[in-house]
Amino acid sequence: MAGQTIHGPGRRPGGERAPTSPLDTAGPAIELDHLTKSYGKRVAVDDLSLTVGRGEFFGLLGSNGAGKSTLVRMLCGLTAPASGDARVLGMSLRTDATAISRRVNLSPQETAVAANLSVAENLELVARLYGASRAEARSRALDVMESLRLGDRARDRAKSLSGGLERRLSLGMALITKPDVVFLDEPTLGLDVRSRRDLWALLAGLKGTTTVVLTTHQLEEAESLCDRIAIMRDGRLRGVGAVADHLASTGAATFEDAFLALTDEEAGA
Ligand SMILES: Nc1ncnc2c1ncn2[C@@H]1O[C@H](COP(=O)(O)OP(=O)(O)OP(=O)(O)O)[C@@H](O)[C@H]1O
Repeated sequence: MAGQTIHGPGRRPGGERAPTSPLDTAGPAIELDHLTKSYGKRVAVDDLSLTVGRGEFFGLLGSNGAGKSTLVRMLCGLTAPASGDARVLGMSLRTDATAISRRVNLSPQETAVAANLSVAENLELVARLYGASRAEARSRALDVMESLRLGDRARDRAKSLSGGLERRLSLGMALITKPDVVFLDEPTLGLDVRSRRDLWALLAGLKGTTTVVLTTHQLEEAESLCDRIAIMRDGRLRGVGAVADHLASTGAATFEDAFLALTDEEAGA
């Protein structure tokens, strides 16, 4: 998935979220309904229907070019579907894309931190862009730095951070907007084993509180974090379920074998 920038939806009074529809606090986090997107003749996302529950940690896996990035871009309201629809927090991508973009956030593969700003300034800047007052932004930054164990680096410029700490900051910049759904794109790419495990532990802490859609090529990462995993190939859904479901449906002994079976060119064609 290509790197993307965190998008700011503009100011909201007090920086607080306001329910936008009666469905807002109930029902699934995401419901795809025959969602389709093409680029010219190439169908990048092909007739996807699936549901992600509130608070679910949901994995999105697939070979290169499977359509994961395109799907995430649509669900963030960054690009419009060609046909079908999805409801995110009860709101339609077709009619409420702007409202959706205020309630979700994306932690991109290539971190979007400002190298010359400090850790605290990066966090406060994002909170302010999302409409928080100066005091609220400061308070949220303190909370995020504490939960992501960045407090002792608050005044350090982002460019002085190690890869692992920069990834944590990037995650913090997504979480500081208090999104109801957060999309994480390869959050531990390029990290050493210890930093990766460290970040996994922090990500596991989101379980049940925030709906997370994790895109990754690291099968172990999806296995260890995700409640359910969707596996895509050529824009199509090849399987969705817990790791045990994928093992059962393919008869494979390992998740890697199950993934290979489900993404095989012949399978599901
Ligand atoms: N802006 C675009 N213009 C034309 N084709 C595109 C565009 N974006 C994506 N595609 C094509 O759509 C298909 C799906 O691409 P997408 O980036 O969504 O896949 P992905 O699963 O995120 O891949 P990767 O794992 O390699 O990042 C690919 O065939 C890709 O070449």
